[in-house]
Amino acid sequence: MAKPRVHEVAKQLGVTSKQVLEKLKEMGEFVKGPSSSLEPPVVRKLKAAFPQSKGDGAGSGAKGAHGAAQPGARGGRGVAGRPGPRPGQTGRPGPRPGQRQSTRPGSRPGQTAHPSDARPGAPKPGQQRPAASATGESAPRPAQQRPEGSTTPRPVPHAPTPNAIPRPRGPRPANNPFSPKQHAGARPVPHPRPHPGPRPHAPRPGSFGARRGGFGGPHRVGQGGGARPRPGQPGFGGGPHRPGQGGGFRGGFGGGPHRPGGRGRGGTAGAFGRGGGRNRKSRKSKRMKRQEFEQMEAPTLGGVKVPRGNGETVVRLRRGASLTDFADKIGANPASLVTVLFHLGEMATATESLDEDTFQLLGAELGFKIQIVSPEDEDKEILEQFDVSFDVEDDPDDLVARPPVVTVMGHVDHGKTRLLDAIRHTKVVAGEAGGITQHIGAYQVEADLEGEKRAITFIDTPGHEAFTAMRARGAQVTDIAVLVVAADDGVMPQTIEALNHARAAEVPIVVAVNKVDKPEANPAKIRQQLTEFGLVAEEYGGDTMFVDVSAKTGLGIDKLLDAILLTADADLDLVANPDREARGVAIEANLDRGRGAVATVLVQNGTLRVGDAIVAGTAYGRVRAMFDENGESVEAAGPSRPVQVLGLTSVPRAGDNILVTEDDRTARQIAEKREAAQRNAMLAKTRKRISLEDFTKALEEGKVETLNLIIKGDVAGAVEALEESLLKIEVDDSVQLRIIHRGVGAITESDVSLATVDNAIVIGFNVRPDGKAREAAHKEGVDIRFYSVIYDAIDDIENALRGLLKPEYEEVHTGTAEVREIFRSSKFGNIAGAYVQTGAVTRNSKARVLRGGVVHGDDLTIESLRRFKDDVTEVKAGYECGIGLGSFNDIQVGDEIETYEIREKPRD
Ligand SMILES: Nc1nc2c(ncn2[C@@H]2O[C@H](COP(=O)(O)OP(=O)(O)OP(=O)(O)O)[C@@H](O)[C@H]2O)c(=O)[nH]1
Repeated sequence: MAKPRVHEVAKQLGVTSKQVLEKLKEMGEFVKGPSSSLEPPVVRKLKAAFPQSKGDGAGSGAKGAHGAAQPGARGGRGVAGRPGPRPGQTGRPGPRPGQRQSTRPGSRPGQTAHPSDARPGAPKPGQQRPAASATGESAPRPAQQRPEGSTTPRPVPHAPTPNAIPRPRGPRPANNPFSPKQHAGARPVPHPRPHPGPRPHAPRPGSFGARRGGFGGPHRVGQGGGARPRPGQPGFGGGPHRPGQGGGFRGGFGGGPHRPGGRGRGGTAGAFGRGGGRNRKSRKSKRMKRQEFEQMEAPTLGGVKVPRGNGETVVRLRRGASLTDFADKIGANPASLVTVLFHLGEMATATESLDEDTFQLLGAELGFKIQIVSPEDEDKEILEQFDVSFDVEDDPDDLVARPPVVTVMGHVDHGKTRLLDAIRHTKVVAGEAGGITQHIGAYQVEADLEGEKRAITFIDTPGHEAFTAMRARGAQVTDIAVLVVAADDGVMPQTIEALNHARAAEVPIVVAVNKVDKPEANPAKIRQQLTEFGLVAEEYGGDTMFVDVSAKTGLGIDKLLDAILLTADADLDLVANPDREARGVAIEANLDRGRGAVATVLVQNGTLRVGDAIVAGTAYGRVRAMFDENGESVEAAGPSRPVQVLGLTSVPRAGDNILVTEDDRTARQIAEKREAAQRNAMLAKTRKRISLEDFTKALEEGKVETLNLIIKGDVAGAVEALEESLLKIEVDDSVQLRIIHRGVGAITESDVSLATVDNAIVIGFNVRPDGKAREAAHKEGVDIRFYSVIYDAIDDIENALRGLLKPEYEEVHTGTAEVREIFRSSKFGNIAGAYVQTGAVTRNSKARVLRGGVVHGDDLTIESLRRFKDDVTEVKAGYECGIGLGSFNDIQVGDEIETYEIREKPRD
């Protein structure tokens, strides 16, 4: 349904657009003009703000439904044992608690005994809201008066019912306690009941009693209803508060008690940068009332009222969103969300970027399903705003074949670079014209296949790391992977790693058996070795093409190019439409002193032309000039063609997508929006990828179908055994287990990067991540599991697949120390003279000894810890110490002692 415009709503309400605009301004909603469209929550607020209007009918009640909590569900927590609403009671299907209808002046007289009253903070039927507005500022707040005839029992007495206190001109309870503009003394905290003494006020910024345990503390919303702060205590929803600990608050009461007749000037004004100013008192006051009234719709949570979802209501938020963004989406007051979140044990300001977990926590409490928009979707949404899309549907008639794009991968020193050079020098297009070949990140060669000249594009950055790094940015550039294996060396760990990375990307592989010129070369052995990894040569009945080459002599290069083309023809349908505006990817980019930002772009579809307005990630500009790999100027570049592009205002990142836009302005605006999105994402805390615990949930929600695993172990036998056993786990057909990579040795950054791209979980069997990998895993939120018993790993995976995994404890890494000397003592055994590198080493903490990234001794305890001659309890990073591991004496210089703690894992 289209969003209504201001003038339409005005018409509905029987008022003028100008009046609506003014009202909107009062409400702090900034709307341009009569033809601006309005979000549903705003319309709802408006309708409430014009109660006499004709549009204010049953519809508004229906719209209020989003704020209606499930009767009996949530309310049960605050009001134990109270019945839910009984619709029959009023002789008509009464609106559910939280619906505005029931609170309309005299609108539903029969509802005075509506059970919604049983809910703390639920709107009280028959409440004289208009009296509040009629009597102006000195009127009690809307929820404060109970009708004489009300037979409904009051809500549970100690439920926080901030609205129930007759507080003339009292500011709202939900004011932002963090607002710097707030007058410390002007804003009372929601307080359950009147009390004789000065009213506690919201703390000033920085006077957060919470740190001393006096500010609610982590407890669940709804339960707050039961804990009532006593008079004089800082209120705020009534978390556990110990007397004497509220000092933080008291310091904040400087403004003194709430002055009778005072206007609560801090009010909502300025709390979130909206409104404010003395001369707007009366308007503001109305607005406050309006907001209070709005909030009455919803059940109270920790002393404030916020709209509720029904558990299925989806709220989409961008990465790095703040509570204000969330509040906008659900039509709540950001300050209320601050409070609610606080009661969930998390502190955040209204404008601070929050991570997904925090939103999930808040969403779960309020009945909203939070969807954090993925970076890809976010980008799509940005592009949609400009009517641009990266993936365009082409008419099949416009499609023509395009050259394959190839990445060369393989083990160190197996000849990747030399092979790329050999191919370039023998075959580079037009290179023979005497042009000096340049490294621009990619090049194109021409091959002769069955008399037909065909081009192949090679990415000039060899290695699977670069390949996966590009994929991590969402760029899938490679069509075919050439796996280089030196015939004199054989299959090595990185050969397998490269193979797995290519497979994870579902890219076909051609094997180049290199260095066949060497006398010790044994190409047959390579074929046989790779058979074990599922790459069976065609001559052995498989479907992988193996070509013997020598990068040194140039032998077999032609055949390799043929094999690439044949594989492309057999496995892929490489087509593109050259007659459209270009789409591509930045392969490489740098800042050149003379030429400014220089980016090598691989055109994927369409044709890029000099003069085109482009946006590349967060860079934009106009193509000033283009050059090919021979340094020659190019006017146009078609699909699969790499070109160096000049004219961007800044340097894009490798993997950034490139789009041609209608004009410079669009390009600039897209770039700016992306930059803002990136900034927000950076502000958000660690992104959480899939973990073994939430796998089942993700499965149920249809987010995943496969559990991807990466297995790293100390010995090949263990890795194989683990893999075999895991693959034997029988689960129903709806779930699949896929081992996308396995290998021997420490968990590397490259493993983490693969896990990041393919949403995999890393299993470390007697191995640990190296420093960089640990950091990357933390940053990317990759779940790494460590095991030393195969059955434990199998159990965990099996349970995850069956949805039974209930971990309660987790290992928390606390410090690492490098062994630099060994002191032998007959009394204490071997003492490690160690240097603490990270964290801190603590006496009695758990420890393990790593040798070359492999677990050498586990389940140990730091039994003695000394600095010089003194026994100490802790030694921090940057200091040396003596560590005794009890009876474990098998330590060597160079070993790493890792300490950890087993902590209870908070369940999501
Ligand atoms: N005899 C012979 N030597 C080769 C051949 N290909 C590469 N080499 C040599 O092998 C060594 C490693 O080659 P590179 O091309 O640097 O290997 P790489 O795989 O790119 O190595 P990294 O960049 O370290 O990953 C160099 O000394 C090359 O000269 C070949 O076909 N025959």
